[in-house]
Amino acid sequence: MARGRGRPKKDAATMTLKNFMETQLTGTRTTKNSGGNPSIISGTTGWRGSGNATIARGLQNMKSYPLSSKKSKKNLPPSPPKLPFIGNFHQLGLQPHRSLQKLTNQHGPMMMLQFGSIPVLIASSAEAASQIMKTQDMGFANKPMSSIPSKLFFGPKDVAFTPYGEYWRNARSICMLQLLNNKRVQSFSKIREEETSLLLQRIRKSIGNSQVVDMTELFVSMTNDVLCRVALGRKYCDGEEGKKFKTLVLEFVELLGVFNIGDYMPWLAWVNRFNGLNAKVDKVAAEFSAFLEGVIEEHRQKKVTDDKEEGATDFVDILLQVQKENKSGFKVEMDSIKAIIMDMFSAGTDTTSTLLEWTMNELMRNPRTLQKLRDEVRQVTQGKSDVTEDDLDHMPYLRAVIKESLRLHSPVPLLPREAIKDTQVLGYDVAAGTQVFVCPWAISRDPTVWENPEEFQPERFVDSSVDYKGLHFGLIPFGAGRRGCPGITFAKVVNELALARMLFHFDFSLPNGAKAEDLDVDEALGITVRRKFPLLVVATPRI
Ligand code: HEM
Repeated sequence: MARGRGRPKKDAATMTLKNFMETQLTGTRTTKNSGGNPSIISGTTGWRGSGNATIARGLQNMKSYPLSSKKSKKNLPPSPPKLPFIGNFHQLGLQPHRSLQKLTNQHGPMMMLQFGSIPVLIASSAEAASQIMKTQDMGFANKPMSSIPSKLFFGPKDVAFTPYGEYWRNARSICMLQLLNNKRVQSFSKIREEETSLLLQRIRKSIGNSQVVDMTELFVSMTNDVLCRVALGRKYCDGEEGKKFKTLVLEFVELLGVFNIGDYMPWLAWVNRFNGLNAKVDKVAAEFSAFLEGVIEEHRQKKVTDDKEEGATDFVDILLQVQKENKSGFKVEMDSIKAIIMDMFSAGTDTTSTLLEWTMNELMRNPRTLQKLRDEVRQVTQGKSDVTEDDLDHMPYLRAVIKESLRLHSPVPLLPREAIKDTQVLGYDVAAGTQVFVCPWAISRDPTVWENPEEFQPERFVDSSVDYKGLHFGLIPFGAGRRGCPGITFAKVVNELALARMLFHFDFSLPNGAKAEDLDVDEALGITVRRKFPLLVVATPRI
């Protein structure tokens, strides 16, 4: 897939200072190197960057990496120059996924950055991702501990943030086999139908009020309500209770997106005592915990009858049942139930609403795609009064549009991992304990993998077997391997149904006659990369 990027020459780490200076001053080896690290300089890989202008950077970097075999035989990935104490933090900016993509263009798909006192390996090619998440999946199944999630998830005792080990294996297995298996996801079809109907009603209501519909808000409400009903058994959206719950979820998700400086610069951890971050984390963790204890108690009180339909069972019911049966010998504590439920909210809501938001965004920017998709939806459902989940199987273009949206706007831009043992990736040495970020956002815009990567072209997926389930490493919006997303089936059907039903019932355009190219695409980063501003559209009912 990748055209010759990333393979260092074997002798790179042993290049002498003299070679290095000669190379830089005469440009005899290559004029396209980034000047970052000797291993780049020795390559003929065509990475972008200027020659002589980078001498200073190269010299600075030489302090970090051994140039002589006498010192070390380690073959480390290239690294951009760094500053004392903060390392490469200053290069991340407000949009780290974009900054890392730029750095990748200069230094190659495997880079070693320094975040404060922690070295972090950045992997931004399909080949590197495949090595980390497939060939060496087990060796990279760990995740680095971060202090905020640890507090919010009681240890952590969830699935997403928990380090690799026996506890994670047990919790993940409950998640896969009990909560998110195909049959269970199917059993929630009535909830999906009702909540997408409510989305349509809300669109109609907004039209009545002002003509302009805030799709961002409606997608967030819908995904929250679906997750509430599936996980907690009912919605928490009305009155005081609803307001309190909404604020709590918002604060919780916001905290998960906070970059905690203390994790990377321990000498600055004290700052969080004074800026109120520690206190806020404690408060939100305690409030969410109390809220969920109330929900669990409500479920315990509720009499569970034997003939209850499976469709009526929510995640709390299922987890209480697993706790009671204790079949696998894995003792499910109260904290585990709370943490796994919280995981479903943090992992399932923002990601799903973000995908819907970007898909709608791209449809508004690409009127011909919108028209083609609308035609498919209406053709497949010809003579019917609505779309059903069975109809979705006959909508290949809808699937292509969603894939393309996930390619261009991978909601989760960086996937953390930690090397469990000393190893090598693409020929570079990686020490045990090294933190790793695999970058699905950059990978799915890699021009060596994708033609016209910045353009929205769902046609590239028509008649193509490339999918997002973790087998094609050029497209990994749900991650891959042992730590890959267990909620793919759940997310797929909610997204497809919501979009198909919207296009069945409404025609969409931009407010005030705005042109497609006028639509802003600014991004904001939390736990997902979402639109910075709400997406406003005009909806016209079809009938
Ligand atoms: C469009 C929607 C979604 C996207 C784009 C998405 C994406 C992701 C990604 C990128 C990861 C990390 C994978 C890795 O590191 O390899 C992940 C993990 C996870 N996701 Fe999703 N997700 C979505 C929906 C959901 C839903 C609906 C649920 C559950 C209801 C869910 C539950 C989880 C869990 C529990 C994990 C942690 C897995 C582990 O660490 O073992 N996700 N998701």
